[in-house]
Amino acid sequence: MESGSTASRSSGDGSQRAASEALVRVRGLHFRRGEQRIFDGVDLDIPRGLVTAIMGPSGTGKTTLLKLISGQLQADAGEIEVDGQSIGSLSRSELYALRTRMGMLFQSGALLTDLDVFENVAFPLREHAKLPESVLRKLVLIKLEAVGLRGAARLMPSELSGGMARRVALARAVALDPTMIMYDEPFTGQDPISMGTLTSLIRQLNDASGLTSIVVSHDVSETAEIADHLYIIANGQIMASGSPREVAASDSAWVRQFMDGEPDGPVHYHYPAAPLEQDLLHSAVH
Ligand SMILES: Nc1ncnc2c1ncn2[C@@H]1O[C@H](COP(=O)(O)OP(=O)(O)OP(=O)(O)O)[C@@H](O)[C@H]1O
Repeated sequence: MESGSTASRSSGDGSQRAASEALVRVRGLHFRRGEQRIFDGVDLDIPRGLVTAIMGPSGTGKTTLLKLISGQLQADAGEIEVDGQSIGSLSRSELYALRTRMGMLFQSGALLTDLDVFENVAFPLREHAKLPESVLRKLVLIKLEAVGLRGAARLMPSELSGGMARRVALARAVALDPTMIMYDEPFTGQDPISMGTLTSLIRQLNDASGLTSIVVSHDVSETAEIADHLYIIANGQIMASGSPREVAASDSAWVRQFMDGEPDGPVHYHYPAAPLEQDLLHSAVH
């Protein structure tokens, strides 16, 4: 296994900056799901103020990594630090406080269907910040303006296109002015125009608000377009890291397979299973 095939390890300032100005530091991360080893000694840094993409084939643990960083799952071994705080040693209330500084836009992060757009964005502010109604209104309208949907404030979620709904969810995710925002597959199911809008919004929000962004995706071209730094995860390890240009120039077979979208190569896409013939010859599926 080419576990040392890190594209940028010796090259340039990208990884050095990552190491010195990391908002998230992951060291020696191990995590299993039953018999399945998801992470087997992962080290990575998420640099402050930049957009970092976590990429890799389906099922390699990208969403799991976000859940570990946000403390929704506990590592089996290793350390995860967010803004100098070790996630594993935080009390429930400390973790809750830290989470309010992490915006999340997960695939499943649907809008509340019985609240209009305005109230969906106002929701985290009403939950976590006691603000006078006039201040809350201004904040919500500013967030909606940032995603180009101030005019849609009184629409219900059922009246929005898929792309608009995702932008409202984005406004909601940044309502509390988080330090960091995590996007899980933000481009899934979007047409090319919505995709372009989302890509530029992610970049703009990051740069205008001094955010740190983590984007989990397997859309290679969109993600490479906005990311300052990429990590490619496969088989429980970091297979490559560096700027999109550095990763694209990698001659590792693993990285080539992924970046070029080749169906077969060193990374196997099949979940472990008995041979197909064996399964087909048995009438019952266990
Ligand atoms: N709740 C769960 N219980 C048991 N196993 C799980 C659970 N959630 C995920 N897994 C397993 O953990 C592995 C990693 O899942 P994860 O969702 O993190 O992958 P991913 O890289 O985000 O995949 P995708 O790109 O397809 O979204 C998968 O093999 C999956 O089967």
